[in-house]
Amino acid sequence: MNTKYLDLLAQKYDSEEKVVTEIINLEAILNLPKGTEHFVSDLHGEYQAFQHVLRNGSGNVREKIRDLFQDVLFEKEINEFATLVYYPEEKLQLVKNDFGNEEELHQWYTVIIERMIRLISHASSKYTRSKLRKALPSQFVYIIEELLYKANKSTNKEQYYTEIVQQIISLGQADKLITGLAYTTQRLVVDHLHVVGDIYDRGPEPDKIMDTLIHYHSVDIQWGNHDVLWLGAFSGSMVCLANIIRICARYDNLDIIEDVYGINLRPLLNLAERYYGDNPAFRPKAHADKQLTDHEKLQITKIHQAIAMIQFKLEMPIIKRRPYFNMSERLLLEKIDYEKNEITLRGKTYPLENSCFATVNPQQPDQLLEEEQQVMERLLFAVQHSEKLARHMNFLMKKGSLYLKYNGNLLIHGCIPLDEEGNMEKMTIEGKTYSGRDLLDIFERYLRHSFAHPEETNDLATDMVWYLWTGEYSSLFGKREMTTFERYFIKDKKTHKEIKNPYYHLREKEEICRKILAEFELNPDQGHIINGHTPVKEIDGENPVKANGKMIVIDGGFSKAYQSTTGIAGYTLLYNSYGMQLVAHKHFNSKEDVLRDGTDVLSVKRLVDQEVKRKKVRETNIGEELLQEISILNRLREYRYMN
Ligand SMILES: O=P(O)(O)OC[C@H]1O[C@](O)(COP(=O)(O)O)[C@@H](O)[C@@H]1O
Ligand SMILES: [Mn+2]
Repeated sequence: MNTKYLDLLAQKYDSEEKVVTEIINLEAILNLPKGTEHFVSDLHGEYQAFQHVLRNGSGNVREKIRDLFQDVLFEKEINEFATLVYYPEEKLQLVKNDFGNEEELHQWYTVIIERMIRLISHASSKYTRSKLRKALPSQFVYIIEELLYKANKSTNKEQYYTEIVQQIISLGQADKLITGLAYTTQRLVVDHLHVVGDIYDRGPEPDKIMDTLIHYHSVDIQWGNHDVLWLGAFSGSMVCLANIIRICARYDNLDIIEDVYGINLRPLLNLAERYYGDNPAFRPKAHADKQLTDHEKLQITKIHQAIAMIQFKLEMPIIKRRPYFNMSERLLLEKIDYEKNEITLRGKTYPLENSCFATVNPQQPDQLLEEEQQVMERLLFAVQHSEKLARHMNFLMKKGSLYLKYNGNLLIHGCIPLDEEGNMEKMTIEGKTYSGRDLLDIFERYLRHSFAHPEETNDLATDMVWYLWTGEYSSLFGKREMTTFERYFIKDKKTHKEIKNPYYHLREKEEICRKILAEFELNPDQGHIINGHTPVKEIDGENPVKANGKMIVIDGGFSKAYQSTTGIAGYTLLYNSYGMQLVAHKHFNSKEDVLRDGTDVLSVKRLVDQEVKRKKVRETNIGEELLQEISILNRLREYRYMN
């Protein structure tokens, strides 16, 4: 090793004691049980439901409370206490309204603070003191450490501790302390969060999810097709941009574009007013908690048509300039007989309904009108100059990737494109052929290139981001084609079907999953594939755990729009030192319901995989890094202090 590097390191470790202390410290960490990983996916803008799952650690908080108090507290008290840990500010407010006098409240504070301290002591038992310290509310670190010390040992300082707690209460700091302790507990029960894709679209608050993730203590993201659509728009892809606006219009979420990200939709509205009227195929989906006036509904319906038609036009030149995308079937506007109002797809002719082709020139259907072009340019400029969107997209890039190998598992939103025989599907891009892991790697390289060059709007990298959204061999889409057009304009439901890549039935087979794990240089005996993307239809008896436990699909549908087809409100996965557990969540109504009734939306936990021996940090990705650090420190010790 370069001695320059060791000299530099010696500035930090400037005595043998310091080196040795650090080695001992790292060795000790290696022997701790592995931290808990928490997997979620397909959040689709459902911030409130996501918050709840995050705050209760998919049931982990309640489990710790139960460990400690199930013999001494009634179920109702356990519920109340759990709710306090999830939503401390709101719960404190409710509790305080119930007390008649100060004294009762003080007594309650005393009891609760003691319980909270015990809970933290329990939840942090597998962490180092230093890690715990970092998780404590900064203004109370010293006090909490004192109290924790008492929770751990019986000492002669009973009086002293009682006095500390009484002082906190009488100085009016109890609420702050309890709130801080609650958040510390939430943080301790989950060590690391994986978001297996699709933060954006359909639901109302993806931006708030992003803000939460930005402030989360430890997280990675595997991009979903919807996330990539937003990244594409920000990176200069007009067709991706048209898609995100279309989806926002369809789900009545245009305020995400306008109010949250500050993008002016006025020019688009003006255009829409000029060319479009009411159209049942383009009316926005109803929101349970949002009432639209007829006028608003009509405006959105018009915008929805305007942007959908722009999208269909914009797809065409890309399909033409990238023949290897193999999408000529999607040159839809060329397949329309505008006189007869019909379309011919794969040799079959269908009548069109709800058509709205006022801006289409049948001779040159891919041409944007001058005003459509201008509107899109203004929108793209606004999107690329939205400070808030820039913050969210940068974070998505920094923490995200197409797939992730983590602690022996493969995390991926969609699929590994396969043929019917289970071979990795090949795609030729610019004369070079890729498959399996190489294909995903080249996709990711294009995406990063496009993001780094937002000024390029028609280059291959930018087109490739759109391919990731909708291309046949995209690992995020995984279907033959996206039938958006057909669903708007053709009645025959057979044309709406999106045929899935063979991956989606082959992944039921253990040998296929083993093959994929091996392709990614993971141990097939130990690894799992963790997927999102396709809602698991529990209603129809579908099992999220497949291929003899090698494959776990955790999209149960946070998305409210899909809950009627899944029958539940999402799966999450926990992976701690004892093994993996799948949690199925019931429908989440609102935080208010939880506060009022103290009920959780969790339902069943299923054991997916049990470790034979409790897994230690040594056997994890982080453990590998620590082992490397130890080896470097040993070398420093020899070089600097032993001769
Ligand atoms: O139900 P919607 O919002 O119209 O979306 C349907 C489209 O969404 C997709 O399912 C992709 O979204 P998901 O990644 O959530 O599955 C497309 O395959 C399909 O065309
Ligand atoms: Mn998806």
